[in-house]
Amino acid sequence: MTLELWIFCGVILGLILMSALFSGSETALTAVSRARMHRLANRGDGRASIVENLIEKRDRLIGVMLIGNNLINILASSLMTSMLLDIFGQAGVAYATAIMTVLLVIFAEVLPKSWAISSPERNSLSLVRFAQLAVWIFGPLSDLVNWIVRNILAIFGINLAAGISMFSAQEELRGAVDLLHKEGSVVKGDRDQIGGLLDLRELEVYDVMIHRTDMDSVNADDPIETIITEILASHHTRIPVWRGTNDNFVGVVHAKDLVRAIRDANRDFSKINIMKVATKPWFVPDTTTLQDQLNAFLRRKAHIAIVVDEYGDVQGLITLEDILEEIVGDIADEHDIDVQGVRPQPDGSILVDGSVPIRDLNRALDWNLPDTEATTIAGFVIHQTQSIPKEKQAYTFHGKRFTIIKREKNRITRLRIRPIEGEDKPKAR
Ligand SMILES: Nc1ncnc2c1ncn2[C@@H]1O[C@H](COP(=O)(O)OP(=O)(O)OP(=O)(O)O)[C@@H](O)[C@H]1O
Ligand SMILES: [Mg+2]
Repeated sequence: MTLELWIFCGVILGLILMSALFSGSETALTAVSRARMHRLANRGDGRASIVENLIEKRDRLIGVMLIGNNLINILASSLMTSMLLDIFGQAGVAYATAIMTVLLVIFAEVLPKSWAISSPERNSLSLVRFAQLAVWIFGPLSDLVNWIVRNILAIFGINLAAGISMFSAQEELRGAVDLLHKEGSVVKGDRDQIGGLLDLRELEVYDVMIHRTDMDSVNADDPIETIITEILASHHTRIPVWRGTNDNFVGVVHAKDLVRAIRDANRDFSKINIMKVATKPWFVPDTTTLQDQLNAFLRRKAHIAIVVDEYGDVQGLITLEDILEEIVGDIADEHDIDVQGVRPQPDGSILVDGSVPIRDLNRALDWNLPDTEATTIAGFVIHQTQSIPKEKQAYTFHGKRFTIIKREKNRITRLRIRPIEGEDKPKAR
């Protein structure tokens, strides 16, 4: 063999090695766990933070790896072909194709990819400098390629922007939890709790608050005996106080503070000034996320807040327990009334009060009725039918048969829901 041939072979080997680096990086970086990289980066690992940056723009990264890989593979094959053409004449094309296919598949594809996937974390950390350099060189080209592809698809009416949008980390986590549940390593209760935790960022105070019409409150200007009787009659510990109009809240009375005041008053109730017993109300916007509201409760060491809309009008109240219930499910205490309103029947159907929140129903029965358009099950039926159905009317949607049992004026107060055979399998939340 001449020196020239040796050089050719050396270059081709070098190119195959480079191609292997591209394939390996692509696999390692697409398989790596974002969460783990994030944790490492937070602990100060510089390479992990580069990995995090790279996989943030996943489309670009994959484009770069494909371009690099193809460029090198084609270059190596062309070199091999030209070398074998010199030696064997026209037959060299066939030899080159056969040899390069075998070499590339084994050494530039399967081997590096299998190696990369064996430990994506460790391998992406060791390949990250290479990947970073590749992105630096081919990044703009990859953007151009993506742009061309998107426009060609657009001509055929296919819109990539919507479909290809990457899963957010949150959806990924939710998917993982559902998957583990399916595999049996996470029980339903745990899945609900993890799902509930994730929901805290998406749900707003308005979604779980107690509506103003269901609030127990007292009028500051009523005689103190009336106030005491009302507070005793309430199942709740903290009672908002209003003055003038019943949406003008001026305080919140804690039953225990009231007991103390009664003792101090020494039987002379007229000495009690309810406004002195009450604490200042805390108003929060109805659009606060549950996550933020939970943090605010903990920071303020508060248990109850009055919910107002953007105009400052009172919408309802929310307590710490309402948020915790999103995670752990119903919390009942001694004085809570059983507001279930969901009664499974022996025939498999379920009687439901119209006021039951869709979320509670979904949680209790592991259903998956959409809760974006309406809050209560009555609201859901009205939204679906675009009318206020009469008693005995029945509808089928979302795999369930809804029969109206009772309607009072314009409200559906009770309905029967029957899962339709074959469609009532619990769905992932
Ligand atoms: N004054 C009130 N009027 C109507 N609903 C209330 C009132 N106070 C609390 N709730 C609701 O009662 C449920 C239980 O909340 P929470 O446990 O915080 O109150 P509580 O049982 O009265 O107080 P605690 O458990 O501290 O004695 C929650 O859904 C909450 O929104
Ligand atoms: Mg309670």
